[in-house]
Parts: sequence; structure tokens; C-alpha cells
Amino acid sequence: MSQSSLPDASAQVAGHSSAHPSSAAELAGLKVRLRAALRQFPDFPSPGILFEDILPIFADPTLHEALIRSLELHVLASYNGQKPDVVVGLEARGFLIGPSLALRLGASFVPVRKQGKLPGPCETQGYDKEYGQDFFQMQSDAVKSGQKVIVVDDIIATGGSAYAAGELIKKMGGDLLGFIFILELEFLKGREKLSAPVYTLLTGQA
Ligand SMILES: O=P(O)(O)OC[C@H]1O[C@H](OP(=O)(O)OP(=O)(O)O)[C@H](O)[C@@H]1O
Ligand SMILES: Nc1ncnc2[nH]cnc12
Repeated sequence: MSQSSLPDASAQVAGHSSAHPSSAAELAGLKVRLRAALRQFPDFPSPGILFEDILPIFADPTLHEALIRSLELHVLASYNGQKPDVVVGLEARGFLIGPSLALRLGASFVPVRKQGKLPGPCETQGYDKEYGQDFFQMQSDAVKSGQKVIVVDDIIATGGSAYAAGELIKKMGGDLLGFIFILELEFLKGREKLSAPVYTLLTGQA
């Protein structure tokens, strides 16, 4: 399932500052600014990987604010009007996006962490990613059966991380509304692994 077109959420932002992407033109401008902020580092963290560094986005408060606002608008305009109860962010860079988006949506924030970092009973799921293998965990009571959930992260590459997060949410009975990323490395076809709508602001070819 995929959802690559961008919503025109202008109807929902009456009264908001024009600093936010409330129209297709503003969203296009935001994308240009986001892309310009990205930096590429060859052979990191291992030879042959072109690492896309999203951290400069968060070093610029205006860009950071516009990013989170645009994601909020996306959620409000999507999922047939269903609002998420829970925003799940993936360690570590999903933690840069998830809590502020959750606050704006009036939703809970829940982390997915690498194995061994969370206390108490946990659900565990192994996965492959662009540069290795890992295990993700969520606390077993973090999502209640029937809660509506969105997953956020900075980048989708092979989709292994996001797939594992989706499996954990499903194990707990969560209703997965969709996945949200800043950047999609399209050539790795990660979205094909995912069974809920995928929204990305930028596509790249690291
Ligand atoms: O689609 P995939 O192939 O799974 O790759 C994407 C994942 O890889 C990166 O995280 P990483 O595992 O490097 O962890 P970090 O954020 O803790 O550095 C990125 O932030 C995504 O979570
Ligand atoms: N090329 C890449 N750059 C940054 N983060 C990534 N996660 C997986 N692949 C990545």
C-alpha cells in the first residue's frame, strides 16, 4: 500500500501563520529547504553506504518547526479522519520527530528501542536494515488493543526497521494507520515491506 501524494491541507490551517506549509506552494518550498539541509557522508557507517544526515534540519529552529507542522497537517488530512492515539518513534532519530508530533496531535508518544534498553516485559522483533541486523523492542503494555498508531522515523531505506516496528504494534493489537518519514531511499524499495500507507516528504538515492 502506498500514499505518495501530498495532501493540500490548506482548509485546516485557517488562522495559522504563513510560516507553516498551509498550501501546496508552501509545502514545495519546505521540501526544497529540507533537501538543502541534508548532508551526505560517503562510507559511513560502513564502506559503500552513502549516509544521509538529517541533523541539520533540527539545528535550524524555523525549519524544525515547519517540518513538524507539515507532518501534523499530513496526519490531520489523512487516514479518513481517524486521529492517532499513539505516535511510535524508532530509536534513535525517530525520537527527534515523534514527541513533538505527538504533542501537537494530542497523542501518546511511545518509543521503539534497540534490544536491552527498555525495562520490564517487552515484545521483541528481529530485522535486517541497510547496514546490518538488529532487534527492536517495545514495552508490552505500550500500545493497548485497538489503539490507532502511526510510526515515525527520519529515513526509510530497506524498510526493515519500520517493518519490525509494525510487527511489534500488531503483536500488541494496535491498529496501524500509517508510516511517516522525512526521506525515502526509493531504490531500496522499503515501502514494499510495509502493510500500511507510507508518507515521505523527500525521496533520495543514497
Ligand atoms: O529502512 P532501514 O534499512 O531499516 O533503515 C532505516 C533505519 O536506519 C537508521 O537507523 P539506525 O538503525 O542507523 O539507528 P540510529 O537511528 O540509532 O542511528 C534510520 O534512522 C532508520 O531507523
Ligand atoms: N543511507 C542511510 N543514511 C542514513 N540513515 C540510514 N539508515 C539506513 N540507511 C541510511
